[in-house]
Amino acid sequence: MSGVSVVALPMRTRFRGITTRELALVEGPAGWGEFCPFVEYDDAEALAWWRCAREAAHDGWPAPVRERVEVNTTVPAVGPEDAHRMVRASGARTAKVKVAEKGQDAGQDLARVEAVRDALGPDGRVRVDANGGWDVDGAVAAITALARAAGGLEYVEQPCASVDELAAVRRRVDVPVAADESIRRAEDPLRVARAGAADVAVLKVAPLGGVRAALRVAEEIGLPCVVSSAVESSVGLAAGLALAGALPELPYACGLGTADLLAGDVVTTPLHPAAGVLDVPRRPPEPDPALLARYAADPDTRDRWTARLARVQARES
Ligand SMILES: O=C(O)CCC(=O)c1ccccc1C(=O)O
Ligand SMILES: [Mg+2]
Repeated sequence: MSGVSVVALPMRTRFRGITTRELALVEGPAGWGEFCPFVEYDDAEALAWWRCAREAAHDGWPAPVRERVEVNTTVPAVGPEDAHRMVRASGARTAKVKVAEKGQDAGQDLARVEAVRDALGPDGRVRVDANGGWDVDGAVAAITALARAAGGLEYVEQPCASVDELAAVRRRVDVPVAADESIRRAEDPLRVARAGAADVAVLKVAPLGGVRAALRVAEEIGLPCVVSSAVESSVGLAAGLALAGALPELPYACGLGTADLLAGDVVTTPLHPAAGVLDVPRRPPEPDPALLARYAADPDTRDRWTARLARVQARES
């Protein structure tokens, strides 16, 4: 593995509490890989993210079964006017709306979801993601109100934190339940399926350890899958697209349109969806040296990431 480039990419709006996305890029014989565990994750949790980067850089990806993937636009916990504008600008026919954001109230969620429905029109699909922010009773009440405000919801992603709570919510609402954190942060990603806790599995390629590892989870979990990003640069998003391209079935739009959330990227042609569609790449795109220089992390950040990467790599051998 030759050089490591650490960048700090500016974001257009705050998302998951961050306005800058830090990540490391590594080059290997098969191309470039992205190592981008969230800053608060420990080394044990970061290991799968390294395996994903190493697969891209060293092994390459399995052949895809489709050439294009439909994607959703992702609406952060912004006000209704911004939400409306973002959905219109995206050209997507499916929108995922963040709800249950800390410090916000139910009225803000309802107004955001109503604005998104207005922007999409009656044929669009609206899904919401609570990131585990509700308890069971709160989820049932919120989902019922949001489904009414949205004129129907495609699914609700991770309404509560635990698998048992997801199962309880799923028994009490008509809206399908999707599991995200209960798969990508779980000791046992298959428990959601055994517990009858989800209708849909959200798969993120980096926390699951790469395209091949995520394909195995998809096969074993036996649920329809949605591939979603971790707000990677276009190098990391390409790995998610490789997974979406290789899944035997892909019945939903994928959450891989998140290059639109970045105000800067590392490649000259970032993976911005056109009319809600992205092409499946055969290999990762090449970062542009001028962009790596423009978004290079400050020395402290760079040293933190190179040390973290070295520690995580050392866990493998
Ligand atoms: O799925 C999408 O539409 C975009 C990706 C996304 O929402 C996300 C991105 C980074 C971290 C967590 C999440 C999430 O799905 O909760
Ligand atoms: Mg989610």
